Amino acid sequence: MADDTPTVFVLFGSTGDLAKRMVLPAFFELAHRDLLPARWRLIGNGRGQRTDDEFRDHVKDALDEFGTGTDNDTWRTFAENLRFAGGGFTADDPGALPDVIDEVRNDDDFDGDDVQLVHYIALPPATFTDYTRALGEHGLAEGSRVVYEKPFGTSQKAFEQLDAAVHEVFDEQQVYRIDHFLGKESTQNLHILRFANGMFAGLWNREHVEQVQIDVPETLDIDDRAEFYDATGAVLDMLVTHLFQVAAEVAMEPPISLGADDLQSARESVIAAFRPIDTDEVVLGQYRGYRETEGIADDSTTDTYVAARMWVDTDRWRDVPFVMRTGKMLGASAQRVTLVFRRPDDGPIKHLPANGAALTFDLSGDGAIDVTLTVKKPGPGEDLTVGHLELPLETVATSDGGGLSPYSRLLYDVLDGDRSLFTRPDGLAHVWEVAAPLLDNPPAIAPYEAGSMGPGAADDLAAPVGWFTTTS
Ligand SMILES: NC(=O)C1=CN([C@@H]2O[C@H](COP(=O)(O)OP(=O)(O)OC[C@H]3O[C@@H](n4cnc5c(N)ncnc54)[C@H](OP(=O)(O)O)[C@@H]3O)[C@@H](O)[C@H]2O)C=CC1
Ligand SMILES: O=C1O[C@H](COP(=O)(O)O)[C@@H](O)[C@H](O)[C@H]1O
Repeated sequence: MADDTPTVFVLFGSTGDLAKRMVLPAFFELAHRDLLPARWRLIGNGRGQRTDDEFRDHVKDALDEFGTGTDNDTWRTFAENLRFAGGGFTADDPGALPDVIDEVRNDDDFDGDDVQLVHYIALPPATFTDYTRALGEHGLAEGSRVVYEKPFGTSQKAFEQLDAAVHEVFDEQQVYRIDHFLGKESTQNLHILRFANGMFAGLWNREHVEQVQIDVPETLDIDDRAEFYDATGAVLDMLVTHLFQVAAEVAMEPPISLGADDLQSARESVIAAFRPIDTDEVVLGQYRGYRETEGIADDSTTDTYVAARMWVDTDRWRDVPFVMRTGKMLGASAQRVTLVFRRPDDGPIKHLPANGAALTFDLSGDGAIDVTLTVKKPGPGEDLTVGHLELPLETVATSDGGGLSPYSRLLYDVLDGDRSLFTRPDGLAHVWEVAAPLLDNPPAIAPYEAGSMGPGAADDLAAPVGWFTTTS
């Protein structure tokens, strides 16, 4: 652990879905990998009352179901560091939290030393402002770090209001807005591979790249969070959040360094160059059967699919389409970012196969990088074929335990005070400007069959490349 300051981590929403699926398992993974500060406590917060032991049981169940299990020595030490502070937390009534924090500060092993407070707001978004104000009101903001779950705003206006409320209480340097796609190993390789390998850095521009694709089809349904999904839809859930941030990772100009501020600044500032979306270049869809899902209105017009073509108005990317697609209940799952390279204009080979040169980042799981190349077909003659060089990132030698899941990586960075993989308000302000034409005036929703790859109209957006796969 780079920063070993004793740390008190307050998990608001500790009884909720995200906490059990992601945050608690991620925290445990850091403990298991010995990546937490030597002295730490995690205080779960909630509106109800639980004893510390009841909370420990809750965490144990979460780790057994969604983490790596608790049948190990890590769990025994981990459990001792868990506390619960119930009774909610509002500006008027802070419940038990301040007292529990004081008790922890005075524990023998903290011994009154300064502690780093980290607040993780894993609560429904409508509560973000109230909890922020309550942190200020009860003197828990000063010197602390605060992590906000997504979405950080759902429209330009909602974003501006939340941003103002947050900055009334916190300095920007204290704020960590999560977008877990930025914590994926392969997403980080978008800048590492590019800037560490001159051969790729030289290709990263309009002269060599014909099209950029960010393609995240999902076979997943929305049954277990119908209410959330119906109020959100694919544009807000995925496009203007994860896919835009990944697009910014591709599009960014070289930062001055890979230091936290420089990297964050390069990624977030290029969003200002994204051209506001033209709704003629967007296809929205909804799978047949969506409205029959329990909790979804019979006449719901929520988008479960979006494909969009976007443009980045910088000298590097002018006229290169950035094509994005994501949706639920599709025929395949993938998380691919592909730079499809132009064919050589002149040269001795006149008949090159389509899409014969590309660089693909597979963001799913442990991640992988795939280089598509046109090569000679083995055998007589000089026929050409397309082959792939694949580098699964799990096979890259490590001496310290390998990749971290995105939430673990981002939590580690919060504990380490590194904001490079978190979003910034200037970037988010531009996100809402770019998205405004689509949010204000969405095109009609096209139905699609579950198990298909979405509305056929979206294929035109990706022409002439088509939706790229590394198996074609
Ligand atoms: N779930 C997921 O897969 C993902 C969630 N997120 C984001 O994470 C955050 C949390 O999501 P999730 O865990 O699903 O949410 P939940 O609906 O499970 O809520 C989390 C906890 O917040 C408390 N809570 C609920 N409503 C209120 C309220 N009105 N006022 C105060 N506290 C309340 C409850 O705890 P108690 O009753 O103990 O007070 C609840 O257990 C959201 O911002 C969501 O957008 C992001 C990505 C994925
Ligand atoms: O934030 C979200 O991301 C998931 C996809 O993320 P991953 O963990 O599978 O990489 C998406 O399914 C979900 O709708 C969205 O809310």
